[in-house]
Amino acid sequence: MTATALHLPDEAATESLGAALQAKRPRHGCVHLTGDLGAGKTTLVRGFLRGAGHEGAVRSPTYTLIEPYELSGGAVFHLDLYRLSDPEELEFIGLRELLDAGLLLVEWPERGEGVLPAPGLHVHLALSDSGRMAHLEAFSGEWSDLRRMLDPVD
Ligand SMILES: Nc1ncnc2c1ncn2[C@@H]1O[C@H](COP(=O)(O)OP(=O)(O)OP(=O)(O)O)[C@@H](O)[C@H]1O
Repeated sequence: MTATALHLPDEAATESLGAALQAKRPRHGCVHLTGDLGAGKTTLVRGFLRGAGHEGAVRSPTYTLIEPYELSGGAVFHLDLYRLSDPEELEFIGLRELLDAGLLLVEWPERGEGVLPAPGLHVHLALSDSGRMAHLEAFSGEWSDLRRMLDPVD
């Protein structure tokens, strides 16, 4: 497991982290994005998608659960499980098919516990005195290059 932490002084830094991660993204797998309401999870996804060439708006799919993006490097699915009442619902929305089709970026993965696969990468965002702190843990080889991708602060 590879872990690293980064200080993100402003919104642009959160977007840049998203863009840096997408540059190394695998075609498949699951990225867990955790942090309180307003921690910056959607901002990170926006940077990720913009870095991959997406030019439209990016909003958290709080009510729709899933927002699909067809990108040049393969499909990316943005999920927000905040309103999921039962992890089993993920079976009905076609989780298996999504995992076969592309990479999943999942906000509030704790709501899908037991059904959602373990992450290849976990990004936790926390409010800090000045901006945010990002804590990243890579569990799969595809993301283990983190230290070279980013500038760790510890
Ligand atoms: N590093 C940062 N420093 C300061 N503000 C930031 C930073 N990153 C993001 N923000 C700001 O935090 C606010 C909340 O961001 P965002 O909507 O991405 O949070 P979220 O974690 O997706 O929230 P929710 O769980 O409610 O959907 C936005 O106004 C965004 O501009």
